[in-house]
Amino acid sequence: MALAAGRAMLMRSGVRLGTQAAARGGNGARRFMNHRVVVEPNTVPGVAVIKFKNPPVNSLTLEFLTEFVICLEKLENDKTFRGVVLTSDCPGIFSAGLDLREMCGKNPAHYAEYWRAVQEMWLKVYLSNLVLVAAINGTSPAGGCLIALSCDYRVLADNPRYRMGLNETLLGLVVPFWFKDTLVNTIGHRASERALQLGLLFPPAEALQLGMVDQVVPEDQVQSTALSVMTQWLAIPDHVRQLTKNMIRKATADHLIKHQEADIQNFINFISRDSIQKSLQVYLENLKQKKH
Ligand SMILES: CCCCCCCCC/C=C/C(=O)SCCNC(=O)CCNC(=O)[C@H](O)C(C)(C)COP(=O)(O)OP(=O)(O)OC[C@H]1O[C@@H](n2cnc3c(N)ncnc32)[C@H](O)[C@@H]1OP(=O)(O)O
Repeated sequence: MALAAGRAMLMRSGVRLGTQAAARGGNGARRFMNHRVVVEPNTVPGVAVIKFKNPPVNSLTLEFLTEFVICLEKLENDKTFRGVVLTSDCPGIFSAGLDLREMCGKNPAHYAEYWRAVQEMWLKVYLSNLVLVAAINGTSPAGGCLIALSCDYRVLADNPRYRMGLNETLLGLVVPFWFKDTLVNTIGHRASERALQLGLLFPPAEALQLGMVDQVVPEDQVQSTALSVMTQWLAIPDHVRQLTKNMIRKATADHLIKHQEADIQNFINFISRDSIQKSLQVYLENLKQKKH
């Protein structure tokens, strides 16, 4: 029941997002057509590969989130697709997470719009009827990690430079409860307590040991492994697998759906604080300075 309500809400949001993209005018529409999210129908029947292409670091801008959600919705509504592999087109980076510039120096209306888009993206991925396999071919902090954790299966490239985890506390941010729930559901309570408080980013071997990912494979085999894993998942009839997935994930998703508006208000109040704005600016500045 609640899932149906959630789905209806997501469908409405899809329409809303679509309207927004169009409402940005000629430029906005062209940007949408530029494909920050590239879809490749694959050689495996019924499977599409979505490649994040929002250089330089696949940060989750409002435009990116909008395009990603619309793209997933289209694939879900197209009955020829049963599974999707999520991967990156940016070398060495799966996704740098939420775009810090969307949360810095903007007004409350923008923060509300942005946070709703983040929520809707998560609900779309987390409750997807499709089989979603993350082919994690790069670093994936915070929001990038959340996307991977929300898939049904994770394959990570065996490159010690790639880190994965929810590092919000390192930015002076509190991890949202639904990010936390997603991690706890994956690696358990005790491991999450430590990982979240310390904002730990794990190299592949540790991510595997914790159960944050299901497989670590040589970098050039990430996508092929994801596709062969997909074959195993697609051997199960969709309806029983979907009902089973729903049974397992419903309570976690409902928790956000029931508190969605309060969560947006909390986000606005938190992110608007001077102290938080200051620490985000310092963090962004440090990212720039490390180049020199
Ligand atoms: C109560 C409720 C409470 C709710 C409270 C609020 C909850 C918020 C939850 C937050 C969730 C998040 O995802 S917060 C985001 C967390 N993400 C991170 O910490 C990742 C930060 N980035 C990095 O560590 C690195 O950039 C990394 C991804 C490894 C790539 O390193 P590289 O050396 O290859 O590239 P860089 O030179 O660093 O970056 C290239 C350019 O991209 C920019 N850039 C990098 N990451 C960026 C990002 N996330 N957003 C915007 N811009 C970013 C850099 O500033 C550079 O800009 P120029 O100098 O202009 O070229």
